[in-house]
Amino acid sequence: MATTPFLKMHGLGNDFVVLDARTAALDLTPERRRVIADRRLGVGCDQLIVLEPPTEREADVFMRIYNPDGGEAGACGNATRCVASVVMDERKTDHVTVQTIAGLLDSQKTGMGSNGLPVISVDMGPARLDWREIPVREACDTNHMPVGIGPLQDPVGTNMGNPHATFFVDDAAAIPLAELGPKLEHDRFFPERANIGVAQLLGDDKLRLRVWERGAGITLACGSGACAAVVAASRRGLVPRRADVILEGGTLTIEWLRDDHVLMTGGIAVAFKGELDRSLLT
Ligand SMILES: N[C@@H](CCC[C@H](N)C(=O)O)C(=O)O
Repeated sequence: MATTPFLKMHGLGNDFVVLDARTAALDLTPERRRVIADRRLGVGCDQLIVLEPPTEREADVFMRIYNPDGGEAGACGNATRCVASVVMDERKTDHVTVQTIAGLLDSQKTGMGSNGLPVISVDMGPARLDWREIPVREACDTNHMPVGIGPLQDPVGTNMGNPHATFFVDDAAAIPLAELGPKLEHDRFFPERANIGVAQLLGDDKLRLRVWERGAGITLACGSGACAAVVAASRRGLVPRRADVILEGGTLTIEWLRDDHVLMTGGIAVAFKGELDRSLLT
């Protein structure tokens, strides 16, 4: 039986199937991506990650990100830490640069987690705040965007390589995110759809965050969503430029640097190594 190896990894429970196409290309049609990501028909994951040869000299690897709906995304914070750790391991180094369709992401090992795997800081690039960059359909102040449903109103827009709308609420757990998330994701206000974050202030420098991810649904953690939430809360004067974000799967520390880049620090995990039947790829 012909098989293709894969790694199953996760960052705070946001889980990935990682395929390596650096030496031999894989023919991943949207339908094949959907099947691999499907938890009944394939392996199952929140995002399918494909490693490819970098096209920029400074980069160590190119990371392609696919959502379970088969669509491609420009950023995935949790997967970036996982991929960085794989390449650091291969190269016996504590620093690598991960290339994505949105840019180059410098990644640094900063310590070891309680699971014996590295804790990694990724420079997720600049937070983009102009309405055209989110993007949204009409000119507006992205600190107060004119879109919402029911208890979710007046969000902050941030592009972290992918589009986010962060809504501030008193009780994140009480929000029916599975019902409201898809409606907001597909609202015509967001021409490229959007990741929908629901953030609750827990203290001076602490947020709770739940995210309905574009093309994926509710996940246990969203790294780019955590970056967007701290940028949003900081713009609203709710937290300083560095804060902890508590997600269902664990905590990320986020810092919005003076040059507008956003630094995300957190752990990673390897679940298992497996073999994908080639029939899923043909
Ligand atoms: N899980 C991710 C984000 C994945 C992409 C997102 N669903 C999108 O379509 O933009 C993260 O950790 O950032």
